Amino acid sequence: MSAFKVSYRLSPLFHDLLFISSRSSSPLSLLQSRLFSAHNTRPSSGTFMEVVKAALSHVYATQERAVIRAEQKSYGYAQIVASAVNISNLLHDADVKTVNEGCTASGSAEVVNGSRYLHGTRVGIVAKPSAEFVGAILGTWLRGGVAVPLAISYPESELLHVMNDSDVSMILSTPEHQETMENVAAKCSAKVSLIPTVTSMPSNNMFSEHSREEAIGLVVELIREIEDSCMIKGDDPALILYTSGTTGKPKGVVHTHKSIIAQVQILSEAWEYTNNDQFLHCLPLHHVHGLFNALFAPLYAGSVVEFMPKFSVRGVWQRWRDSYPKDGNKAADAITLFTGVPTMYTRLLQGYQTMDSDLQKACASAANQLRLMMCGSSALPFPVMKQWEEITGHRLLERYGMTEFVMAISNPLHGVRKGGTVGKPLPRVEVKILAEDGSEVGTRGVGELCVRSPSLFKEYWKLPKVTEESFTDDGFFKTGDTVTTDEDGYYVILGRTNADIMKVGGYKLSALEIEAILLEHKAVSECCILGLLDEDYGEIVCAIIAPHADARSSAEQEQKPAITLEDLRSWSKDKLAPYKIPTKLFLWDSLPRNAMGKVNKKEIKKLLEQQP
Ligand SMILES: Nc1ncnc2c1ncn2[C@@H]1O[C@H](COP(=O)(O)OP(=O)(O)OP(=O)(O)O)[C@@H](O)[C@H]1O
Repeated sequence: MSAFKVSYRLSPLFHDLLFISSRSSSPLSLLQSRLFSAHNTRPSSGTFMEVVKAALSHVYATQERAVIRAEQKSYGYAQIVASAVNISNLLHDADVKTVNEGCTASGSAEVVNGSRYLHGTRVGIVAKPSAEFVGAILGTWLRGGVAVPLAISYPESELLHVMNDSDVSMILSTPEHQETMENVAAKCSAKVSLIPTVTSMPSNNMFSEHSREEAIGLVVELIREIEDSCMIKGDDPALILYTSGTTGKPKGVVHTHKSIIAQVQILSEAWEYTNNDQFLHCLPLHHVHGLFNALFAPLYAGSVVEFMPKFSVRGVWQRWRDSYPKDGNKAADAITLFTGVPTMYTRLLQGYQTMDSDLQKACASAANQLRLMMCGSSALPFPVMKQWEEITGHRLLERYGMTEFVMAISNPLHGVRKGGTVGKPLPRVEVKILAEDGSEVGTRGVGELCVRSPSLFKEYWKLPKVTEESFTDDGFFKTGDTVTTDEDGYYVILGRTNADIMKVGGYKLSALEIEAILLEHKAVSECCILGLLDEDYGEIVCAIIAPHADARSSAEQEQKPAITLEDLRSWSKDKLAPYKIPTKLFLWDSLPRNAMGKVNKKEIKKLLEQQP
């Protein structure tokens, strides 16, 4: 049985079409013309069907090949589609409670041609980065559901918060998380279903022509059925992502089919993702960086995504070396693109320092041959950027994004990438900087960044007032980030207004600016600056520093701290204005970071202010 002969009960119409398609061996060209006639005669649906169509066009352009790789297995479009249809059938049969409270999508579960559509019902997805995760997302969308990717690393209390808040009716889980999910689900009356294992590609990575036709025929008819039924519209919610909660309680951010498709188009255009690209994906999938930049946009562009579910310094260097074994040599499955958060690059650099010189040479040469390396989610420290460039020859492309609009500002693919900046607005993205009184600040002024983009989210889940307050009258989203621009119009992120902007004796200071300077100190490995309440100054500048391991061990031998406040202050004297120099210092072994490498300053601040 071929991989995609699943039980097709999406609708009787669909069943018939598939039955015909699986019996017939119509030439590929016939199916191709059916697809492209659909392209030609129909307006864009504005749904994720556009992603599927784009993916399909790559199947025509190239031999069928892997689109997802994970754990030494490869999966083509056929297997992913088969998995999505399987999940869709599963949701159809599971008697899922259709809950529309809080959802602005109209109506309730609807039966069309004998098929039941979920119409906005939330489906939680718990799976490590894998073909199963991708199948579960697509399958939820095929059935008209809203996907809620759940963090596998969340403690039970946070999982419960997200599941209760989003009112998840069904959880799709892989067996390794089944027990935990059943326990949690019991507390919020959701059902748990196992995601069927996705069949991997034959070992020669090739389908028979017949199998390929079947797969394509299946997708073409699926697209037609969904578009004809009009059950899924561009404005319908498709995804709820929870913010990290670094500035408050995590909020559910609702993205629509339209905002998702707009974003994947913007990203693949700006960074020129193509079907020659192969991503090494090491990010969690419940945040926009891992989900959009490194999964949806590559899928749209026909790139291959290879999951490394747990980031490993040794594994990443090894994978790059395997891709480019010798200068000028390139493996067929060579990685061409990498994107990560700043702490990943810091750790890769630390790993590099421990290698012998032959290995260092091989690693640097291999890394140099990737097409593009990107960084974001928090500020990229300048020393890390500089050292990375010295070793690999890559000037990291730093960009700025947020759960609410995914990516908005980026350094250029071609052109000057400036350290300490996030570049300029992406195509079709408008930005403005507003002063506290709501007036627009002039060139090089400081204020709140506001963003208007086709990729903007629809609303905060069940928080209409917060949603309303987050937008200006002319539809710009107020980011809560304080920014400015440099002499070339590149945007500089000064930090979260309510966590990174400190008010010290009448001055407004950027914690990120001070962190960037202190990270240049040779004993400083990690640094977090925050304002602590003070009777005289309003706030004082407090530094929490994790010293480098070697600084720590030599200090231990000498029985003194790796760095003292006095050292730090005297070193900072000619680098920072006097009022920016920290007046309090804590030395910690490391900084507590979330899955995206972010430090929750609000929590640390609370902790420190409670101390006597
Ligand atoms: N390149 C960058 N440089 C500096 N800061 C960045 C960069 N990219 C993203 N950020 C920061 O990350 C924030 C967006 O992250 P996300 O949407 O995950 O929110 P969060 O701050 O982690 O969580 P919450 O919204 O719950 O407080 C941005 O508002 C900005 O402060």
